[in-house]
Amino acid sequence: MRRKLAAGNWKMNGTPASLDEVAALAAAQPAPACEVLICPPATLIAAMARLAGRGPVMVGGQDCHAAAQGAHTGDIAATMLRDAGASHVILGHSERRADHGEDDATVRAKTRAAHAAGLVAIVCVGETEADRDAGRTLAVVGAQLLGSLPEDATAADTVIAYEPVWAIGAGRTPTLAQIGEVHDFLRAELTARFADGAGFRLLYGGSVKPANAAEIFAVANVDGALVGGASLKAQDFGPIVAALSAAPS
Ligand SMILES: O=C[C@H](O)COP(=O)(O)O
Repeated sequence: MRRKLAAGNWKMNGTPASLDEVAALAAAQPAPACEVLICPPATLIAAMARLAGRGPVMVGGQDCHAAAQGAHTGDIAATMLRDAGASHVILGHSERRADHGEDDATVRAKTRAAHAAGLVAIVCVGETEADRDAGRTLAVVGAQLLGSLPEDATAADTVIAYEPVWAIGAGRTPTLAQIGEVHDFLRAELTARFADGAGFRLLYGGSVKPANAAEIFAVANVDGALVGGASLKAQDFGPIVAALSAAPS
């Protein structure tokens, strides 16, 4: 039985006033039947973790360095995220891969660091539109999965997010059949490689909104979502959490 996860990625958005959205979300969804996570900018993690307290909302980071400490100006260590109150960290998001040149080996090293710090790593994979048009989707996400996960990853410390790059912030999503095809493929790859591969949570990400959440969550092997824009406001993220709570298990 995989526990469903609604994860919000605020990306480079949010001010201290945005913490009101976490309070509003917790008030609207005080006892969701799924895990709820928000990954704000690093500047807000500690305050959000204090605010979230023992409520239903967990807090995560959006990236960490592969090293435990040292001369890495502007970076943040996994242990620093944990010390600030984070329980999870997003790694290998396509915006990190594109903006910062992160490759699979880098993501794998960061995933190891996250695990060493006791964080759950949410490892992102996803094809570009050119990949999909060329029929390379499964080859691309399969290679990313293989290269980004350490051999000792487990279902307890690692979550996979499938995010087609062309659907992120675009207002368009793959068809349900396309989502299902990739998630089934990822499940098969995980099951072939890891003893507990059937237990890894698989999130879909890319233009998840209140209007399309329920139909996406009904797709087999979709165990939740990694939500960008629609996670910023409780009035949008709340209904997504509710849809996931009500989704078939
Ligand atoms: O990490 C989240 C994804 O990039 C999805 O973003 P989006 O929901 O704004 O399309």
